[in-house]
Amino acid sequence: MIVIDGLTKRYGGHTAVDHVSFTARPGRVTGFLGPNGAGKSTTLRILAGLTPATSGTATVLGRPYHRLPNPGREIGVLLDASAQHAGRTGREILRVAAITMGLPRTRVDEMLDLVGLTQDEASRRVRDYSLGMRQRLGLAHALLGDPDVLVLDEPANGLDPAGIRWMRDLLSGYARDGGTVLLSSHLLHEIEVVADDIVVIGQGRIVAGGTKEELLAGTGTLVRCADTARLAESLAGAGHHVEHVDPADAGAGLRTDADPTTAGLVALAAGLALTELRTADGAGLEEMFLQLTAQTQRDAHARETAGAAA
Ligand SMILES: Nc1ncnc2c1ncn2[C@@H]1O[C@H](COP(=O)(O)OP(=O)(O)OP(=O)(O)O)[C@@H](O)[C@H]1O
Repeated sequence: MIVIDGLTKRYGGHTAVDHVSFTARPGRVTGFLGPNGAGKSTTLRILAGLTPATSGTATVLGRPYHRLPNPGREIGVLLDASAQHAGRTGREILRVAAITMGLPRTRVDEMLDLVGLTQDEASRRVRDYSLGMRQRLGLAHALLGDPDVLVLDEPANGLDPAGIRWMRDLLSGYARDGGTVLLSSHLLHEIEVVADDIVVIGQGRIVAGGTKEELLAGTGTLVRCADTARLAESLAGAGHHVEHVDPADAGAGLRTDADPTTAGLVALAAGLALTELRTADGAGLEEMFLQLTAQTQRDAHARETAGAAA
């Protein structure tokens, strides 16, 4: 179990992580989703004891990282696949880690097998590894101590499609066996297919969180017709929340919190012929992600403007 509570990180005047709170539970894959610079890596680095927090806490199995007795046996971390010692071979890196953690040498070969690195590849120096091979080695390193918790920053980076599928299956299996998995990504599809729970971060703040089903169900109804302005007026007049799918393109339609039947009846009463009417969940997480992060940016812009005017 991972608990992030009121976590804040400031770099000078810049707040990279702003009162972030969420939980990653055992038996589930939690996807940590956000655009570039949102604060994902900073949060994970604090969790892994690599960066101190300005305030708030990040705990693994009830303790901050530096108070875990044998961290590698409790939390497996893959933050930067290129951070391994480039002059060592993959096997040497795993051997040193196994000795540090008090593990038998046989565990090294088991992990190499598990991540699909051949004996020949394991004997090469890491500086000659491709990014995908580094990710596999990093995962072997994270799994070496058989921890209950796995924390991975953009693990799909550099993997080919078969590698991505393999990684996804491995993480799902790990969670099915009771493990806690927290992985970050800006690859929306990757999170959508692998995660059970999703936390969305934008500009350092959590903008949405819940089970995947909850988040997708929360996207409402998508409705389109030739006269978007009148449709928006009619839905708002009937007391429903309405927003444009794409403010720059009226033809993209509206998203409303009315259910499809109600939205259809409102349009009928207004004499409007609909060209599209469906639950917005078919649009997937991408739409929600873009909508949420765009909203954060607008909010930030609005705050700045308000600040400047004050
Ligand atoms: N050491 C640092 N010094 C100053 N600012 C930093 C430092 N590390 C991160 N930041 C800033 O904090 C913010 C969050 O960065 P972070 O790397 O956590 O984002 P991210 O969500 O992981 O992005 P990406 O998907 O691009 O990896 C960014 O604005 C970044 O410039």
